[in-house]
Amino acid sequence: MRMVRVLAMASSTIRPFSSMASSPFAATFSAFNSSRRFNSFDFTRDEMQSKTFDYNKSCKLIRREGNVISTITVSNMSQGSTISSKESALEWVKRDNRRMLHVVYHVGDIDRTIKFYRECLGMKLLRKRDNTEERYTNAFLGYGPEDSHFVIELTYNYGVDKYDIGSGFGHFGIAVDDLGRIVDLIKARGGTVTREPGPVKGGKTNIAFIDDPDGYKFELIERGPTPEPLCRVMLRVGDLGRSIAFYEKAFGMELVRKRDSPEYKYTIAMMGYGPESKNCLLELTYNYGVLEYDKGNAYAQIAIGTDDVYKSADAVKVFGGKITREPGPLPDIDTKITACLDPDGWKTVLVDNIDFLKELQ
Ligand SMILES: C[C@@H](O)C(=O)SC[C@H](NC(=O)CC[C@H](N)C(=O)O)C(=O)NCC(=O)O
Ligand SMILES: [Zn+2]
Repeated sequence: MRMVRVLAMASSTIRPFSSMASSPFAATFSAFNSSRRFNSFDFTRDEMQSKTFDYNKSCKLIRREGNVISTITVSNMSQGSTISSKESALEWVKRDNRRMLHVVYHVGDIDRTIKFYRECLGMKLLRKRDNTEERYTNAFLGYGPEDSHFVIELTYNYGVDKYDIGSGFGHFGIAVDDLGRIVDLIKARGGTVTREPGPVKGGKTNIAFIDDPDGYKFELIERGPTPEPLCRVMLRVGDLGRSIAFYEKAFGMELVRKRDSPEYKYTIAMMGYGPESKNCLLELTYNYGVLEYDKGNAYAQIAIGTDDVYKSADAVKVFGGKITREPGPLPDIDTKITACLDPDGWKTVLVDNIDFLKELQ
């Protein structure tokens, strides 16, 4: 009987291997979490294959013969995944075909919101779907087709006419060519302008803020023409360095720019998959000394496209994200997704790119 010595993290568990080396090996799981305690277990090869393990760490099999030590890396063999270390996770997220697809949030009266977004913000209603069985309605609105534009996905739950936006959600951003004209239009149509047009405090860009019918804030940003007018989702975070590292490593996002405003005691980081001129960016805001926020129940998540939800979920795990919905197909429509939380608890859903396009047909 071949004995395999396993040095595993006391706090970690290990995912089944599909094949084990055939001679005595010690498997070490170099965990990246703080509790670096090692236990050593002796498993038979069959035991190793039968164990239910789930590890997020790189895994090396060490072969010892006398003073000679050789190692092989055994990758995580869960379905569709080959992510077994930070290195392979980084390589994957940078190579993956990623795009921000839509932002999802709850509204109390979906037709009221659709009317406001169409008449005051110039959006198009792209599709609407009613799920009478589960008692909710979705509506997708934006400035172009979903296969090439970041859009809004509204969710109305039957009978729920009010949600708590909380203090963590900041605003959506819309690039406009004539700020004064759109603000006058919004006023004329009964919209609420909460911050009159003018240069942003501490900067030069002309902005204004409005509230939509549910109280979601929209920052109107005066800019030249862009293929992606829906250009920002601003969320507040308690540790900007932690968030930047997470979105760069677990999501493969780029830090497009960072701006500190000591006068107004905040710092923002713009993260995304490409230049600000052509992409919607995640705007992370850190207010000096504020470590956490109330996330309410109104804002839901951002959806991001990926070529492999299994590898993407493992990459999130490797970098400390919490998977809240294991990767796999949704019932009925078969679209493969996975869902996770960032260090502040903000949710992201990763959606299979091919399945997403099928949904649009
Ligand atoms: C970069 C652009 O998209 C901005 O949103 S900057 C606008 C600026 N942001 C903040 O002040 C963030 C800190 C604030 N305490 C918060 O948590 O929202 C802003 O809102 N400026 C107001 C103004 O009147 O300029
Ligand atoms: Zn903003």
